[in-house]
Amino acid sequence: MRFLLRLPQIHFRKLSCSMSVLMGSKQFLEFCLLPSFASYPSSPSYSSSRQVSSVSRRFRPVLASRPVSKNSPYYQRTNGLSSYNSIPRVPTPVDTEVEADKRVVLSRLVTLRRKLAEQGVDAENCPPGQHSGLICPTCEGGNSGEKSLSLFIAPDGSSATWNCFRGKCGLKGGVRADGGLASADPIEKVERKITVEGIELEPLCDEIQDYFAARAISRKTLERNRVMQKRIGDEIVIAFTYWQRGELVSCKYRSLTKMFFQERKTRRILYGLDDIEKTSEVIIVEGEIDKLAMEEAGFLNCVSVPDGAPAKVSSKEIPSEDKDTKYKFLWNCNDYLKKASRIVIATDGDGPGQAMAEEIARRLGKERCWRVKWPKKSEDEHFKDANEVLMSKGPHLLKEAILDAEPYPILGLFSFKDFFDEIDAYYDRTHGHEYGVSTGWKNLDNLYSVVPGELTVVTGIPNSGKSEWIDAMLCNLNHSVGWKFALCSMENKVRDHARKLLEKHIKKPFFDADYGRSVQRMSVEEKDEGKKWLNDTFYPIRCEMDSLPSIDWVLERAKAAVLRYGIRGLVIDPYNELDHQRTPRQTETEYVSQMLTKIKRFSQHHSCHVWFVAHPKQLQHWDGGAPNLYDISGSAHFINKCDNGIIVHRNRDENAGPLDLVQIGVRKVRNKVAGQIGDAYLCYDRTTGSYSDSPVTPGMPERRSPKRY
Ligand SMILES: Nc1ncnc2c1ncn2[C@@H]1O[C@H](COP(=O)(O)OP(=O)(O)OP(=O)(O)O)[C@@H](O)[C@H]1O
Repeated sequence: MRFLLRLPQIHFRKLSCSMSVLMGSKQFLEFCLLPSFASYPSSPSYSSSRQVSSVSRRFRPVLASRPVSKNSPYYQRTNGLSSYNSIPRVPTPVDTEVEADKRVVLSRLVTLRRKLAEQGVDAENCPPGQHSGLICPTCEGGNSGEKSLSLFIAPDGSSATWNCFRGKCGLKGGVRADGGLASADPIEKVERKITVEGIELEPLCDEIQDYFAARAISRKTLERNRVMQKRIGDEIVIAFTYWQRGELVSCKYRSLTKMFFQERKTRRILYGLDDIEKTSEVIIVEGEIDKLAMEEAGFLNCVSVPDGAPAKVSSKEIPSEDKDTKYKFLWNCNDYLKKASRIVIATDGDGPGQAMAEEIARRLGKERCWRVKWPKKSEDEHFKDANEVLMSKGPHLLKEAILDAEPYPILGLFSFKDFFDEIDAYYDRTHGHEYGVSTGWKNLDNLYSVVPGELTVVTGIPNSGKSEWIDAMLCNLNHSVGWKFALCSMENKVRDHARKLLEKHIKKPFFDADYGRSVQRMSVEEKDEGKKWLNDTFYPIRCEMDSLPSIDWVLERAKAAVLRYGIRGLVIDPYNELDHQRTPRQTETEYVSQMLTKIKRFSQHHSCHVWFVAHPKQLQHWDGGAPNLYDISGSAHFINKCDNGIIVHRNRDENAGPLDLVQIGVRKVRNKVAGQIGDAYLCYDRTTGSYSDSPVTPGMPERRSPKRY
């Protein structure tokens, strides 16, 4: 394919005043093409991105990209033949005021260029009053080494601003000769009116039509979209014409070598805008050729963004319309877009394309946006854009990809489809412990089993054996499924707690004391083996300071225990040993609610079961029966927020049954897979602190209280 046609250079000179050059892949570089004749050698050929600049360098600036101020001392000299560097040094009869102005400007320029050099910008050959293309000091023009930095020096030499138009770089800045900072705003404020004739567009030649045919774009599509060509010097480039209600608004040029130019000072709008005027469904793509590709797949209601994609999503809030310069094209087309109820974003599949999708969606409203996932190209690669799919797979697959667009994700809003993998794994029970883990007592199996990520609140009157029962259950869980636990048991001394756990593990008393009755105390070897088990299984969380720990403090340590030791359970025993300072406006109910929310978030996030021990408030006229969950001191939120609510109660009345009988009252079970409401009875062995299934299920007296569940 040859786009190179020899044409008189004079054509190109004429163009230079009205066009921006957009260099690199879909990145826009807007600056006057021809900085200075005197300072650049001519280049004989043109085949790469650098060469557009070198072609342009053969010409001198007929006009600056922005008009030179009439106040400028150079105003009278910009006669189409001279540049700043070629200002004649021959004294002319000028008045002394002008001479003085000139000296001021020259002195400012010296200062300005020195300051620019300090920023790494070599502006020695950049005249004031116009944009110059330079190598960016930060990105050095990327792999192609393009001159992506647009530098503008004010006509009076007072300031300079610069922008790198490579999306991946985006360097921008400004400096003033007097020391302040100038702001870099690359956007031209005045819009030019253009016509096909005025910008000298021509119908497409066969070569370019062949080029499009190779990209699966038909002649019919090219014609309907009024794709044209333009001769620039000895080259022909593709001209994508931007129309709005039948009026030519802008024109973007593309060379075969993927160089982009754009008519300067024209309004930024979406390419193909008139095609979406009457549609409620709109497809947005990332390039003009992708828009043409969509048409081949049968979609006319498609527009392309005019500029390249950003490197990443901006972390800033969306600027107001007048400041949102990069996405001005969206605001300019808002009358069209606001009518759309469904917007399918079909930008490139790469990082910048996805960033562009996000920037568009956050401006247009994610609730009406869908996004396209391009089909797979190979095992681990997807197609990049619409034209690639069209070329490789044809219009049907492209159409399918668009029809398969998925709702644009909205933070916090899901569809069940997002969880299908998880639901399948739950069904297949591949996560493990879907039914919960048995506590180790058959009598309890139907009522309560331990599900990872749940919160169990345990209550019972003082000395009922809450801590003992939980410890015994932890030992069982460790023996059956190897779980490890963090223990935040503030009431226990570490050594006492160790003793109780060792007794349960070794099933022998720690001491030769009365409670051990005739059972022999554990040996030194057994104790030492037990110590190892203890160390591998439990991780105490203790606040060494005088003050009580807050729930945040405890959960932070528990999180560390999850990450460091892989614990699967956390015991907080009891609630009243935590620091419960509340803000003056917070009620205890609000405080408890927030605290339990934090605990639940921790348990769910880390798939860790939490047992939280809370005491009942002082019971008036207590008849010896078990309390209920609403008796918990502090707040009804304990029963409202927990997944499971358990009351541990023991018999202290010889007449009512054996004294070692313990009632485990399951009062709340949210997850029916894990259990149900009911009572189980265990026997307590005071010697070893262990529990076993009770062979009997006595009718123990229950405290009379309103049944609430
Ligand atoms: N069923 C029982 N029979 C006899 N003694 C028991 C029984 N259950 C627990 N104990 C004893 O009661 C004492 C207190 O047990 P534990 O610390 O587990 O109770 P608790 O309900 O957690 O108490 P608190 O509310 O004061 O924290 C221990 O000495 C324990 O051995």
